[in-house]
Amino acid sequence: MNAFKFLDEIGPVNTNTMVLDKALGYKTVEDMLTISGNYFNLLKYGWGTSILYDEEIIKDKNELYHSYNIRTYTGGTLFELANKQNKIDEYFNEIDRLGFNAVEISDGSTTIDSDRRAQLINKSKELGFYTLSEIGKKNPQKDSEYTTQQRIDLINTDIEAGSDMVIIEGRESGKNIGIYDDKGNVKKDDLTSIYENTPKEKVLWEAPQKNQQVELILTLSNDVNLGNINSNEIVSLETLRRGLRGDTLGKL
Ligand SMILES: O=C(O)[C@H](CS(=O)(=O)O)OP(=O)(O)O
Repeated sequence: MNAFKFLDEIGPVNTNTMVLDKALGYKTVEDMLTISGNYFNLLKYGWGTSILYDEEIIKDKNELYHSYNIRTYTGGTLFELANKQNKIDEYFNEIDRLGFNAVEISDGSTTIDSDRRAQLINKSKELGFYTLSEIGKKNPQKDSEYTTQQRIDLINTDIEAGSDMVIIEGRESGKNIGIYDDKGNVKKDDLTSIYENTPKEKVLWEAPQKNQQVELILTLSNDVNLGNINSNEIVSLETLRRGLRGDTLGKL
């Protein structure tokens, strides 16, 4: 039983929280899950990091994450690399063999036309993977060329194509990209336009910085889907969601 349960007025929040695994060892994951495994449900092995690990470590970590009902997938960058090299079938076989149960379809660093994107979402679904897709470009200049309306249209198109969850790119930095200005502040008008014109349960906002998590929780709600959470800050985020930290206490 949790300590101080009598003070937890809000309790567990039914939501999606995606954590970034940049290079966590098996024992670190084991330890991390003991303390925070109940507070997230999606885990991304960042960008191409998976290529640098022994496959047995990946299989073991995937099993461990799944034992806490946490879905695992590789960064969109690795998927884009496979697509660029025309090795999508090999990519799907490999992630299946290694025990990943989710996929991220993105075109943040490369170009994928809309038909191909829809086909890839379909294929991922047909193969039985929980399918996330991501909107946005990693290069801030290119990303800024999207209008808010275009982002809204892209989100809704992906959902129509079968995407289970659409991620709004925020990168690991959370600056000068998507809904964030160059200081990492939330561009509120963009945020609310996207929120009001897309299904909230299917949109996940990458929000690596605490100020962004607070702003999204206070502006949208404490069950807003959030991602690119640092593995050291999972419990901290959960306290924000439950009003157990000054930033949100009494404001939810
Ligand atoms: O993991 C990735 O491939 C990247 C990480 S970042 O944008 O370089 O921080 O994120 P993704 O959202 O999967 O494209």
